[in-house]
Amino acid sequence: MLTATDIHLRRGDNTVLKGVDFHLSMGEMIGLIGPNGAGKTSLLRCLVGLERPERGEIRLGDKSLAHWPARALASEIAYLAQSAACHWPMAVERIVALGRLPHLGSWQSPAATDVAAVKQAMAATDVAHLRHRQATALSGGEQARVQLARSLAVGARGLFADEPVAGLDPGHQIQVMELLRGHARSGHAVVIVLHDLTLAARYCSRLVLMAEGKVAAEGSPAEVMTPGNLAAVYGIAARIETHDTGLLVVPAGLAHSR
Ligand SMILES: Nc1ncnc2c1ncn2[C@@H]1O[C@H](COP(=O)(O)OP(=O)(O)OP(=O)(O)O)[C@@H](O)[C@H]1O
Repeated sequence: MLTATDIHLRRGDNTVLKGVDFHLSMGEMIGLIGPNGAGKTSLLRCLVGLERPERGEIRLGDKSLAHWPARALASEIAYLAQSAACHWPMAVERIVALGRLPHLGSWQSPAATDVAAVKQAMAATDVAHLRHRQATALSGGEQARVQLARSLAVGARGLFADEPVAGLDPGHQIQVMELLRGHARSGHAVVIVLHDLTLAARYCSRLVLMAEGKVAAEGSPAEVMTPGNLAAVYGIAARIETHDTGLLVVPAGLAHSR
């Protein structure tokens, strides 16, 4: 679905991406992991067309990302920004309905398909009971689920979400991860930035581990989630246990070399 080759990006005085290659196929759920400042958000912003790399190319389908008209791109790719709080005092239902804007012409009223997509996204993220509440008056975790509902309501082929489970309680974290995995398995492509290594290993079909603006490792969770990789990139000593639910990553302390 999407291929990025040799991406270099400068932000301010820093070169924050230094030759990143990335590919995403339909049906995949890729977990983008790595320490603070590794370049995960910068890469995600490039992949959705919000940053223009200095060098390298990103292709969506058979066209360079730069050649996609904005409206067509907005219905192909849904983006959920990091810490996406709700800033407008609007009802939850209206915020989720903003996800349908790429499908509507100027002054066009929502069709039955738009109403159904909004309803389905609210049910999937467990915010249907909040639909008449003002979004600014919700808790942080509730707001995060409303913003996820907005990005699901787009009905895009690709969903790119920056830390969608940050601030959620364990039950809602699992619910959102299962929802996103189901979304990928139903033929969509999903990329999520995560700091919870156990959730990343359990739910993602492939992991991309970033460090200092480069890809340090990529592959299946078992290939990437090794004590050596975690020590090299995060500076932690970690135990990796295999359970019937997947890998359990237990950070046991800082690596001795720190
Ligand atoms: N607007 C900016 N101007 C200059 N440098 C920036 C800007 N935004 C981010 N950076 C730098 O780019 C690098 C990568 O940042 P990025 O937000 O992509 O990291 P990240 O891996 O998503 O981190 P985190 O896990 O903390 O969210 C960091 O060194 C950061 O300081």
